[in-house]
Parts: sequence; C-alpha cells; structure tokens
Amino acid sequence: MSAQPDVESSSASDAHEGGFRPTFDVSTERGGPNYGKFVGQVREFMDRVRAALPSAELTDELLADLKSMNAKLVDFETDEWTSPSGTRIDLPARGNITLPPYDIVDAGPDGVDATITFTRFNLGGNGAAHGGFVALLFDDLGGMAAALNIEGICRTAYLKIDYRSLTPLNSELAVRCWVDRVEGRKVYVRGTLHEGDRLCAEMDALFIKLKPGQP
Ligand SMILES: CCCCCCCCCCCCCC(=O)SCCNC(=O)CCNC(=O)[C@H](O)C(C)(C)COP(=O)(O)OP(=O)(O)OC[C@H]1O[C@@H](n2cnc3c(N)ncnc32)[C@H](O)[C@@H]1OP(=O)(O)O
Repeated sequence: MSAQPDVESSSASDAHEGGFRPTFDVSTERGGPNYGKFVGQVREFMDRVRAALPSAELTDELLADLKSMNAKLVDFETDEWTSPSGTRIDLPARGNITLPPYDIVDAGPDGVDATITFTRFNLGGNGAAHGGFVALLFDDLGGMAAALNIEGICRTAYLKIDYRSLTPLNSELAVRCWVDRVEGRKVYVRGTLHEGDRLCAEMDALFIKLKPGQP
C-alpha cells in the first residue's frame, strides 16, 4: 500500500455549493478489494497494446472482447467524486488510470515525494518517456503539494517543464514537489524528477487557490 497524504475527507452528504469541492470523499473500498488488481490489468493492457503488432484475427478477437467488457461497465457509471479511479487513496495515483501510477513515499505541507516507473504506454520516442506524461505527473503532484501546503484546492495557472535529460522507461524514478512561496492565493511550486543522481526534468508552476464556489 502506498503512503498517502493526510487529507480531510467529507461525507457524500456534505453540502456542496457548486464549485470545485474543497474536500475529497476518499476511499479504500470502492470497487472492492481487487480494484487495484483490476486497474493493474488495465494498465498492463495499455502497455501491451502500445507494444503489440497483433494479427488481423487477434485484433478482431480483442475488439469483440473489449466491446463485451465496455458493455458490462455501461450501467455502472458514476461521477468523478465517487469513482474509485481517482479516490482510492490506497492505490498508486489514487487508482486514477489517467495518471502515471506514481507511489507516494511521503506527503505533507513540506512537499510530496513519490516514485514513478514509466512503461511502454508512456513511450514518447526512441525509448524515452513522452514529455506530456512528465508534465502530467508534475501537474498532479505539484497540485497535491500546493493543496497540502495551503489546505485548499488549487488550479494550475501555469506549468513550465525544463527537460534536462531523457526520461527513461522501466526504471524507478524519484519525483519531488514542494512549495517555493505563497503570495495571497498564488502558490508557487517547484519540482524535480531524477533517475538516481541524474536530473531528468524540473518544474516551475503557479497554482491558484480557488475561492469558495469557484469551478
Ligand atoms: C485524495 C487526496 C488528493 C489530495 C490532493 C489532490 C491533488 C489533485 C491535484 C490535481 C492538480 C491538477 C490541476 C489541474 O490540472 S487544473 C486544470 C488546468 N488549469 C486550469 O484549467 C485553470 C484555468 N484557469 C483558471 O481557471 C483561472 O485562470 C485561474 C483559476 C487559474 C485564475 O483565475 P482567478 O480568477 O481565480 O484568479 P486571477 O485571474 O484573479 O489571478 C489571481 C492571481 O494570479 C495571477 N495569475 C493568474 N494566472 C496567471 C498566469 N498564468 N501567470 C502568472 N500569473 C497568473 C494573476 O495575475 C493574479 O495575480 P495578482 O493580481 O493577485 O497578483
């Protein structure tokens, strides 16, 4: 199980005024005890699709399987606040399949430390990770660092990434995000991504604390 930030959780019945919710109704149970394995299989499938050259017959077979699986999920759609993909804090990246599956090592007002292993699904070109996935990783963990520092929800105003050296696949990387300074609602966040001692990328970002009711 990943270490997770200690965030306030709200009950689903809490009054909500229409803005970005200031609290997350987090869970370790939604989707059942095997939900993490399920997400793991989805991620493995995405890796395998990215890597495969299927025969025409296999493509047809998988297409039929996927249609069948999608049909099974149709009646189970829920909103973003109660989907386990995003609120299961016991899973890598809160079980959010949109995000690279980072593991939180430590998280609090002083910053967020995590590990990430990019895989074939995250391929950019010639063996290196796609820069967009690096930015996605920094946006989420930078947003988390900002939220934990100011105890409020923020949105990204800008996110600047300096790609200092190639970000590899299939190697555990260390990512750190921390608040550099706070000026009113403006939260300036920095970040680094390392393979061992080698700096792969750096982040310089501004997050804005949302006002009550702000979307
Ligand atoms: C389960 C546990 C989970 C816990 C953690 C969950 C983490 C989840 C993390 C998820 C993370 C994912 C996050 C995402 O992906 S969020 C998705 C990506 N971001 C957006 O879509 C944001 C779109 N933009 C807006 O909504 C508004 O523009 C915002 C809200 C950002 C500001 O509009 P607002 O009307 O509110 O404020 P303001 O305009 O008065 O500006 C206020 C101040 O800021 C300064 N300013 C503004 N923009 C810029 C700029 N570009 N460069 C420099 N400065 C800028 C501005 O000059 C002013 O300064 P000052 O005059 O006061 O000095």
